[in-house]
Amino acid sequence: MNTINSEKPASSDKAPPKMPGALPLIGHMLDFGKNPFNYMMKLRNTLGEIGEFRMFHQRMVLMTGPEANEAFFRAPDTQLDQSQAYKIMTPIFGKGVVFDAPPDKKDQQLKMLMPVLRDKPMRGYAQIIVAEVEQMVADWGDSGEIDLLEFMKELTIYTSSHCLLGNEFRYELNEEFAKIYHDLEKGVNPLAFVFPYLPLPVFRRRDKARARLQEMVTGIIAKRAQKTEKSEDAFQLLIDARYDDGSRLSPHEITGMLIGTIFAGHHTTAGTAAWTLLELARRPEHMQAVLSELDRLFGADGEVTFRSLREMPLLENVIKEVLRLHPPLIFLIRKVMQDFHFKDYTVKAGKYVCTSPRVSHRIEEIFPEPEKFDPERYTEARQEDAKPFSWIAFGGGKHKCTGNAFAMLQLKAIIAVLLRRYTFELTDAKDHYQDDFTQMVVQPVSPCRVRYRKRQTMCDTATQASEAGTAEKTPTGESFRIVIDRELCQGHATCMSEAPELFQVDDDGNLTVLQENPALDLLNKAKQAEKYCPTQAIKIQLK
Ligand code: HEM
Repeated sequence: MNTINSEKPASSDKAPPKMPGALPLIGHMLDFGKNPFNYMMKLRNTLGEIGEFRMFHQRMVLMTGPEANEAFFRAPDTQLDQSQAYKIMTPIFGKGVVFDAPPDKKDQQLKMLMPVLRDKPMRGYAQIIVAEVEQMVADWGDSGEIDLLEFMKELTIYTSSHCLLGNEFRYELNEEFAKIYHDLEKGVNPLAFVFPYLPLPVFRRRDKARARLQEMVTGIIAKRAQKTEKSEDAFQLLIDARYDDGSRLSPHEITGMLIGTIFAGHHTTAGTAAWTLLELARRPEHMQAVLSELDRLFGADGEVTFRSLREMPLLENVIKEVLRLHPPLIFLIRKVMQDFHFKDYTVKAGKYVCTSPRVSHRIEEIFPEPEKFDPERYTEARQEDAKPFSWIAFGGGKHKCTGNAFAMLQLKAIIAVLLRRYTFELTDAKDHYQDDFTQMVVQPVSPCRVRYRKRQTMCDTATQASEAGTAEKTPTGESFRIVIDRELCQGHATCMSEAPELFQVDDDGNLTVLQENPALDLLNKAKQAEKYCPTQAIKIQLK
């Protein structure tokens, strides 16, 4: 018998086991509210893969582990309804848009987002993201301190608004959009579950912002209709999209789908990007491995391109491991519309079921030593995530994150551009950097400060070497010197290297060799730099 077929009546009709310790009226609210992750972990350790708890009068059933996750994600919408969990977003996304639309319309709208967040447009997005990161760090100088989370939040709103909303919003309407977005974000308030349109200033500002955004979207649709040249952003793809009956999306729907997509991807991506740098900064050996991968790739190509972003297995595994340990969505909820069966248990209609990526990612039998940061888990040899529905940071089944490829592209581009230019160190003790479970989207606790320092370029290294006046020997015994034409050199990143690891020049100009075969490495790096230097500022002189 298939024990995880949610539609098949189970052999027994047992209710899921209940968590002890419910208080009158509020149930387990206090424990859960204190730290939802700890509470869910406790539930799994006490009751196993399925167990019930209570939030006020509402009965919730937590399901964790691959089999329970599979039953959760594979259940049809008519049985486990996702929309109820997102009701709080209706005033922002709009009535009749995505989670507020009838099931068939919702499916069609979500389907329209697929080509927007995958396939062809990704090449263009890669260029935009790289340019946005470069612009953000353009005035960073040689070293400094930043709040990493704040930086990532600002950066990812630029990248996603640029890729999804397009040039008009990014360049002409940027300031107004920032204000609108701020008012919409403030409108995401738990009160909206119960009284979404209460006449509170925060809800009034939210509704005004939504109306103004739709006005702007309508204006741009009209302007674009006059142009012969077509834009290539998500906005345009939605303008051109059609329902099955051939009708178009209305400006109200386009506005809701665009802002919904930006909301879905903003804090999730910003938090993950911040955690990726924090985890690497905590672990020099992993940082070094990622830097080597980046240097190997960009030594051959120079630019962070769509193609090079697809060739980063190590960085990709690091990000997967970050998402295993710090999934920004720690629980996903559905309302039970028809009785739902899992193994011997039946969850009655009217209850809620939820699953937890964060708890599921810490199951010892699937991910040995679950608290250990170990990107090797995902290599060919180990494939610890191979069991379906074991690694679920992006959800699973029909409602799996539509933006996962876009998110990965964005994360890799951000980390690659930053690490090619800068190294990062934590300013506080390692255990200061924790997850903040008070937020709906879990991110590192604020403030989240790091110190950055510019990485030396080949040009810097070579300048030091030539200033030190020291000639090195090639493997065949000739002396060589690297010469930089300072007028030509513009400090491009194409010749980036971890040169300080190779040799150091002290205050008196003495060169100390730090590696076993330094001349060969230096010569190879210098040759690369000579080849790829866009202004031909680097020359190797053989003597
Ligand atoms: C690290 C970044 C991200 C994570 C961890 C993440 C995670 C998730 C998860 C767990 C779900 C499933 C929710 C559920 O089952 O109730 C989801 C859905 C979704 N995500 Fe993401 N997401 C990320 C980034 C993005 C981005 C960048 C976008 C778009 C630009 C996006 C768009 C969506 C959409 C449209 C859905 C709804 C899919 C559906 O219901 O059919 N996400 N995401």
